[in-house]
Order: sequence, then structure tokens, then C-alpha cells
Amino acid sequence: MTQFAKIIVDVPTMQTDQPYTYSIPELLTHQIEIGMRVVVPFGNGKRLVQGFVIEIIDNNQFDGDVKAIQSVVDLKPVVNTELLDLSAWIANETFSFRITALQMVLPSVMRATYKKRIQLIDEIDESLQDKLFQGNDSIEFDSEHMDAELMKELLQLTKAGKAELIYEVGNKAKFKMQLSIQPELGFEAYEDIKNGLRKNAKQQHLLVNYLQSLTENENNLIPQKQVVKEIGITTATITSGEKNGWLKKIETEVYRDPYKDTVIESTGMQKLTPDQDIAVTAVDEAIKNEINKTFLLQGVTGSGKTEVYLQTIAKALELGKTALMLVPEIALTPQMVKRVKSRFGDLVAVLHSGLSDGERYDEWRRIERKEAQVVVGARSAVFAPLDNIGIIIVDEEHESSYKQEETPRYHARDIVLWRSQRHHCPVILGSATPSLESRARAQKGVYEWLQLPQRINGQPMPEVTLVDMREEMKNTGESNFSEPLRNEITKRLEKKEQTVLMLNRRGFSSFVMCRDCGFVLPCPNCDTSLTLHMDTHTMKCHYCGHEEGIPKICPNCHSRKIRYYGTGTQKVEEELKTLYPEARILRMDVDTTRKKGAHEKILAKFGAKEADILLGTQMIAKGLDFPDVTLVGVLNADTALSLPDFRSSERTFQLLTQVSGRAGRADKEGQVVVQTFNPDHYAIQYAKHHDYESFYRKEMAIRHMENYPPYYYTIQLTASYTDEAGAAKKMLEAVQFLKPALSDKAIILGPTPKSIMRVNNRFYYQVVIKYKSEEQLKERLRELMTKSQAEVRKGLRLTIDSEPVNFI
Ligand SMILES: Nc1ncnc2c1ncn2[C@@H]1O[C@H](COP(=O)(O)OP(=O)(O)OP(=O)(O)O)[C@@H](O)[C@H]1O
Ligand SMILES: [Zn+2]
Ligand SMILES: [Zn+2]
Repeated sequence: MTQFAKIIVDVPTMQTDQPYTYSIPELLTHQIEIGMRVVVPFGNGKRLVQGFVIEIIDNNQFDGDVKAIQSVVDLKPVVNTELLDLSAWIANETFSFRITALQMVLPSVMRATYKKRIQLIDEIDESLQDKLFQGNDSIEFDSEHMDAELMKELLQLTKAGKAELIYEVGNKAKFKMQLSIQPELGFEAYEDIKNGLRKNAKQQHLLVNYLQSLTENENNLIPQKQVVKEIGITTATITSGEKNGWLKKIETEVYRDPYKDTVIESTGMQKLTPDQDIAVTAVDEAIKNEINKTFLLQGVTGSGKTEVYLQTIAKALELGKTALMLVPEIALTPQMVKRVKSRFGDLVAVLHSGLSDGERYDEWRRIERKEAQVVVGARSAVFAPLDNIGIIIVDEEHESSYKQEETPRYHARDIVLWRSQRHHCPVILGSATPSLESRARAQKGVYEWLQLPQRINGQPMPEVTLVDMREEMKNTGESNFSEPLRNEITKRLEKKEQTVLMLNRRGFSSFVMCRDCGFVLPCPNCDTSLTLHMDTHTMKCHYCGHEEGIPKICPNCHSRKIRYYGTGTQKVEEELKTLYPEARILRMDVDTTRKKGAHEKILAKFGAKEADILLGTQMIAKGLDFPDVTLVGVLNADTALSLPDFRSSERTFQLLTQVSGRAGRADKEGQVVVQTFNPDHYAIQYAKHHDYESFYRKEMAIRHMENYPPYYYTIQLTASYTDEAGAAKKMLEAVQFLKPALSDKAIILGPTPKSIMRVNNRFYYQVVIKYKSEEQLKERLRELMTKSQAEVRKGLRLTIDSEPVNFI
């Protein structure tokens, strides 16, 4: 009896959630399983696409013409049933398509690549074949890069029926293979061979001796490279040995290990403080009893949250379970990876964007094959194919990088909660400054609240001094360093203690302005000004990538007084060098960390006390644990405060608290100097006093008054089009379409142009819907999305973002 498979196909220009039915050819009946990738014909039948098998059925209710599956990509399922269900849920929750969600849960190298070829099917003139096919009988048809004349002739051939267009579905995922050798004979046989060899056949003697010694070994599969190096023979000798039947050559797979060159010392468990102990005990209980509870672990900076994570992971492993730990952006927190690796060694797999595609794919397969039981990674690691999860940890749970800013727009925290239900395991959301959403849930008892109110060293929190830059500017002029900050840095240099300096880049840019007419160099494609980049000596647009030279005269009034405004880390570094010629300075920003492993190098140097000052952007605010840092300076506390986003205060409070937390973590007392133009702002005042609770209450009151999360849910709709009126019209239509499904309690803001309305010559309009509970809203939004698919071809794009983290 013929079987059929329901398949979600990958047709980029025509996305749909509808699975298609294909018949399973007899040959493949026992091969095809749910969760495998297959290649199927689509449309006119000549086009081949990749798809995922989501169901296998005996009866086909579909009465149209059923095509057959052409081939299988995988030998076993690549998406297990959990991830299959999860991807369906994500597609539903984030208003995206199932194929997009399915592709997202796999490493990117597993995405299909599509190629077209022209294949000769009839004889043609030899010289023509040479010209068009370079002597072969097929050629890749790359319409983007091919010579137009050549393309025309090839198409004519296909029209005449002498050649045809074929589609190839490729797979980029490659294993790294390594050649190994293995003895073919026994000890005695090698003895005989040796006796038969000529005396001067030195290399052969060496090889046979070696093979003979391997016959006594349990592991006798040795990489060829190693053999060559170890006994000093040539590969030619090995090859002739193979011909003689002395040995076998075998290809084996090796993993690309991103950490193979790093030596990580192993560490043991610390004796817990009473507060840590309460937390660990509560979580261990839930792991043991398989309860899917969520804990909010709120611990001040330096209170030992990491040790709590590590000990609960150890508990899960002890019970034969696995563990998943998410960290904001791993490239920025190499210290955390090191701490987990030093505790759990080879059991740990690391997944983050700093890995090459191959490395990431190999780490993924180590998890899938159950060779790794602990996964540490950034946002996308939330899809790690772990089995039998015992604990899931989200470190710095308030970080906005947990939200994916492109479709599917999911929040890793939501995925974590879904998986914890599936695996019956607890979750720890850890932070010194929890998001208001999470803290409010702990208040209501939805999450269990665990607290670490004291620093491990028993020291008070570092003292924070605010410097009012409005006053300071009168004395210091254009310097980036106020007098109080300069004095403290001097003291640290004298005492041989370390300083961390942060330049906040959020909401901040360095631009070129004319002093005579005020002209600022705009981007030709976007409504923004261009930013000066010292490393490339160009002006760049951060939105569209446009790049041009630095102007020497004002394009507007031709004045020569066109000057650079704002501050970059490089400029600050120069000033530091003038102020403290004897200080050793390390700079950490996008320019100095572009190379792979650069973060690690800078931090290792600082940790080894090879520098006195670490100057950086926000990337130095998190996770650093250096005992000799006793001073933290924040050069510009409030650049983000003025952004038109209701989370501006929350972000500023979090950042200041995090960065302050880098000071005084060991036995020496820490101090923080914050330079600000808004010393009275509550976010800055509460950060000064390390007072999360008061900040929380004040901010909650504001959110309540203004109907924002966590009191209301939010949905953001964005339309973009090549002209402004079209984008605005689309948003108006969307509102009209949604309104009938909404109660009068829902609040609709907009349509309004986005704060940067034009990006890359597209115009953006948005609508924000705030609501408490709207039964029909999601269904209606889904309809809207499906309807809008038809307009994609006309260039109109609509995105729907549930709980956006960025409102600008
Ligand atoms: N029980 C313990 N006994 C001794 N030292 C400990 C203990 N727990 C943690 N520590 C040490 O205290 C320091 C601070 O701990 P940790 O970095 O885990 O704090 P944290 O709360 O994660 O900090 P942050 O939020 O600032 O990153 C670390 O050097 C850690 O090794
Ligand atoms: Zn000018
Ligand atoms: Zn631009």
C-alpha cells in the first residue's frame, strides 16, 4: 500500500503554512520518518525544493494530482518531535511561517541551497558544446552572474529541446573528515613480513613495526597525520602498505572544536553561603521531583549567582539529566563560558554567534548524539536538541538580546518556559536587575522568588558618586574627564589597582557638524546622520551601510569649520594617554573586538594585570569578575535616557547597576564615579543607592499610569514601502481590519511614522496596540499576516511583533 507524507515546503516566494501531500515511493518506504528533510518537486514539477516531513499517513484524502518525494536528505530525523511541536507553537505565537520556524531550530548550515543547471539531453555541435558547456554536458545556470549572451544561447537550446533546466537542492552541512589507518593482519603475520623485507627498506620496516605494535592495542585506529609525524615515514609508504594488504585506510569524522587551544583549569564546588544554600536546595528539590517551576533568582552583583547555577547543573547531571544555560551574548561573556567549562569539562557544548558555521554544526551534533550534556549559549542555543532536560538557566534575564529582532520574533524566555513544561524541569531566571515583567510575576507568586541580597565578600556595595556634568563643563571645558574622576584614576594608578571605564554608546553617535551653518552630513538613503568611523576613516550609516569620505569643507556653506562632535572610545583613549602617559590602557569596542577571540585576549590581559585601565563600551558592563578592579567610571550615564522608548529608564538603571557591580568584588572596597547631565533623574538616583526595590516601585507606578507593560501587553505592527503614502495607507487598513475584533478596552496608538521614518529608501509606519485580554486579536492578526503575503510581491512588507523590546 502506498504511503503518503505531509510536508512543509521551503518556497521563499510563496510562503504558506499549509502542508503539502506527497506520495512515498516504494524504495523509500522504510526510510522516511517524521522530522526528516526531503527533496520534493514543486509547481510545474521541474522545480525542486526542500521540505520537512511532519506526518506520515496511509490514506490520502487529497484528491488532486499527488507527486512523489524525490529523495531524502537525512539518514535519520533532524528535528525531533519536541522541536517539531515547538516550531509549530512559535510560528503560531510570533505570526511567522512554519518553514521559517523549522529552519530556525536547526543550525544555519542545514538550510537548503538551491542551484540551477542546464543539462544537455541531445547531441550538439562539438564546438558549440565547448563554448557553452566548456566541454562538459551540463553547466551551472547562475542568472545573476552569467554573461547575458551565453545565457541567451543556453535558453535557446532548452527551447529547442536539446537541453533542459534542472534544479539541484544542496546541503551546505559538511562533516570534517580525517584519514586514519588500522592494521589488517595479526602479530605473527607482521613478523613474517618483516623477515621478508629487504634490509635497506627502512621506511617499510618502521611501518610494519608500528602496525605490529598496534595489534596489541585496544584502540588501533590512528590518524594518518599522527603516524607520519610519530614514526617519521612518508604517506607514500603508508599507501604502498595499503596496496600490500598490511593496513586499511579509514575516513573518520572529527569535530571542529572552538576551544581546542584553550587550557581551562578545572575547579571544584565552593562551599555555599546560607543564602546560596537556600536557593540551591529549592531548585534541587524541583529538579528531583520534576516540577516545572520558575525561580527568579535576584542577587546583587557579586552575590554568587553563578555558583548557584553551577551547583544546580551538577545536581541535574547527578540525576542523569541534562542542563541548558543561556547567557546574553557569549562573545561578551567569555568568563562565564570558562567557569562552566572548568566545572564540567568535556560535557559542555558551547553555541554562539562567534563560532564558524562548521564549529557550530559540530557542537550541535555533539549535543544531538548525547555526547554533551551541558549547553551554554546565546539566544539561539535555546533550541539545543537536548534530551531529558533537568534544569534551564537564563542568566541576566533582563537583557534585550534574548529577543530576536527578525522573524520569527521570539523571546528566548518564552521558549524556555515552553520547554520546561515539556521536560518537567525547573527554570532559573537570574539577574541583579530583573526585568519589570519578571519581578512583577515574582510579586504575584507566578515565579518563586529567591534572593541573594549580600555580596560574597561581605563588603558593602561600592559607593557611587555622581558628577553633575552641567557644572563640570564650566571647569573642564571639552574634556571627557571630570576632576573627581581624574583624581580617582590617579589614586588607582598610585595604588596599582585597576580601573574600568565605560562609554555608553546607546542613543549616542559621533557626527560631523559645520560650526558656521550647523549642517550635519545626512545619509542619502535614510533619515539619519552619518557616523564617523576612525578605523576606516569614513562616514557610515548604521542603518543601511552607506559609506563615504570625511568632508573637509561643508557641503552646504563651503566653510572649512566642519568639525567632529561627540566622543568615540578612540578619542577617549587618546585623551587618557595624554592625561596619564604612564598608564597601560586596553580598549574594548566593536573596532578592537572584530577578530575572532579578541574579547578573550583583551580580558585575559586585563585579568593578568597587564593593564591598569580597561576602557570600553557597554560590552564591559556584564559578567566581568576581576578582584583588583576598585574603580568604575561611567563617562556618560544618560545618553539613553532621552530615547523615545518607555523602557529607557529601566535600561539606564540596569546598565548603571551592572557596570557599578564590576567594582570591589573581592577583598578591596570598590568605588564608582558616574558623570551625568541628569543627576536628579530617578533612574540615576536609585542606581546610585543600589536600590532596585524603590526603582521597581516607582517605575511600576509610571507604567501603570501610562498603560504599559507589565500592566498591558503590547503588539507592534510595522509596514514599510517604497513611498510614504503607501506605508501609511497599509497601516490604516490594518487598523480598520483589526478594530472590529477588539474590545473598547484595547488602546491603539498610531499609525505614526517610525522615529527614523526612512531607512534604505523604504518608509516605515507603525501602530502599537496595548491590551489586557483580547480573545480574537491573535486570530485576526494571523489573518492579517496571511492576507499581506499577497502584497509582498508588490514590495509592501508588514511585520507583527508581539511584546517588542525596541520601540524606536
Ligand atoms: N560560596 C562561595 N564561596 C566563595 N566564593 C564564592 C562563593 N560563591 C561565589 N564566589 C565567588 O564570588 C565571586 C562573585 O560571584 P559571581 O560572579 O558568581 O556573582 P554574580 O552574582 O554572578 O555576579 P554578577 O551578577 O555581578 O555577574 C566570584 O569570584 C565567585 O567565584
Ligand atoms: Zn556649513
Ligand atoms: Zn542609511
